[in-house]
Amino acid sequence: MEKGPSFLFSGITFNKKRFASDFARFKEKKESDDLLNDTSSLVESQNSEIEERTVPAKKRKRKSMVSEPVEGFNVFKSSKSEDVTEENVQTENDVSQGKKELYRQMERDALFRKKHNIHTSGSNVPSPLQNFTELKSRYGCKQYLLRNFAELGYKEPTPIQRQAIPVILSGRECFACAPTGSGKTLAFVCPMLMKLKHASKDGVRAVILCPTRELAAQTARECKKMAKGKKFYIKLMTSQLVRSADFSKLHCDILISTPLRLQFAIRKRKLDLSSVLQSFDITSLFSATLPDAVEELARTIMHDAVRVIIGRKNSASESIKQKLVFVGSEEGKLLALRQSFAEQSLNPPVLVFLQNKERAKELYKELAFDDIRADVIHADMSQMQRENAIDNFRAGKIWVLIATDVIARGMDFKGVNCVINYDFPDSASAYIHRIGRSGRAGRSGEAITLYTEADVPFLRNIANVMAASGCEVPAWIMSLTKRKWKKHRPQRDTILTKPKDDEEQ
Ligand SMILES: Nc1ncnc2c1ncn2[C@@H]1O[C@H](COP(=O)(O)OP(=O)(O)OP(=O)(O)O)[C@@H](O)[C@H]1O
Repeated sequence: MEKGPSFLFSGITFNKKRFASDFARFKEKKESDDLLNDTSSLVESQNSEIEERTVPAKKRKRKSMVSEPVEGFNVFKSSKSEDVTEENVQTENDVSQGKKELYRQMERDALFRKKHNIHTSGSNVPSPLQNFTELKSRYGCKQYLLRNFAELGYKEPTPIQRQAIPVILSGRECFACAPTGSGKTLAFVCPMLMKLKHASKDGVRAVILCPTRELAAQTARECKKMAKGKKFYIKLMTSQLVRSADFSKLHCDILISTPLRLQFAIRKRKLDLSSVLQSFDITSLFSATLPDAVEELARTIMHDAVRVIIGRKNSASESIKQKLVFVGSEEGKLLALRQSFAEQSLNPPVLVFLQNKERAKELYKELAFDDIRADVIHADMSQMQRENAIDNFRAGKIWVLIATDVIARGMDFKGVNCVINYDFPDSASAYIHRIGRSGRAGRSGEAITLYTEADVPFLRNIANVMAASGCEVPAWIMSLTKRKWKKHRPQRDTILTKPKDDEEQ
């Protein structure tokens, strides 16, 4: 669908305070239309927009010519009294009928959005989806896609899918923030597949950028599952592809990459993305966190975007039970962890996050001889080793996966029962992404954050996230002052149970 003319109106609001007297005069001249009055708060700022959507341009022009004079002034000088013909009356009736129906639809949409905690901003936002079948009735979605959703067990769209899919399908840029594990991948892959329609050999047609290689690989897999039955060329930008592909001959409907690999391919291997703009001229941005700086940056490239926020912006998933545990010192962390495993109070699969790869290796070394099926994943491992660790964790062969932030974003491990922040996260966003590896797709989960004296100055920032998602936080933590948070990665003692002297002997 083409972009509507709505961008002309975006950002325009009527300053009621400044023009109070004019506004009052309009108020006095109350319209008789009851429906309009009932929904005034909802529609006040959208009158011109509604008219655009309901009234054809020609009729709109004619209607303006017969508009009522305002307080003795005739707004259109040329609009002398027009003949009231039968055709005009009929047009008026059609218009007001169309307008009423649109008001009703907008009311229904507003109630539906409220029910699903969907918040939107931007002009002319399309109605959210009631169900997946509406993809067919409203947008002509092909049966294969609906069949694949059913096979994957997706019965109802999630809130982000309900709103973001119609936004992208109506040709609008989408700027979306929805909790971890709430189905954002489908929300951008589904409209992409629908817009591409079928496979083509016209170069690269659509690009998905993911922050890590693991997430790119996962997204490619999800795309293929959704596209099953259609021969789309879906390609993951692997190191091998970057090195060896002849990009001038690359057939690729959807290319999935990390930003660095894509940049390398464009600069050094002459990958040409001009065909993306021809076939898929829509930019979307999806994340569980949207820091203000990112939003500002996005505004420089997105000009008529619809902003879709599910729940509260930058908040953790409400299905995760979050706890803060004071462990005194670094040594206390290891003791607390071992004790929890011994008491079986931790229910695998468990993900344990540390602040860097050195510490991840240290913890793995410590736990390797305990009777816990543990493995580690960090950036020093080969791609193959990293993939094996993830596959083994997914398959249940590994119960405890020790990790750095390399897998904190977007990775979808089904059924992770608990996330342990062994090292305090270095930002509120990192916290939200890390703990979001559990409590996904409606399941419940648990997150335990260990902290020492060194972390206390940043406790309040995490506590705010916890409180916002309905978790209990001790009053003394809430009374701490909130710190401006630069990356918090303090120098920590080595992870070691044996006294240092023993090691040196
Ligand atoms: N409509 C649906 N019904 C049921 N499950 C769904 C639906 N859509 C997606 N899922 C499942 O929900 C899980 C989470 O989806 P996804 O990984 O897209 O979440 P996300 O919002 O991108 O999370 P993150 O912010 O962590 O990246 C996946 O296992 C996916 O299969």
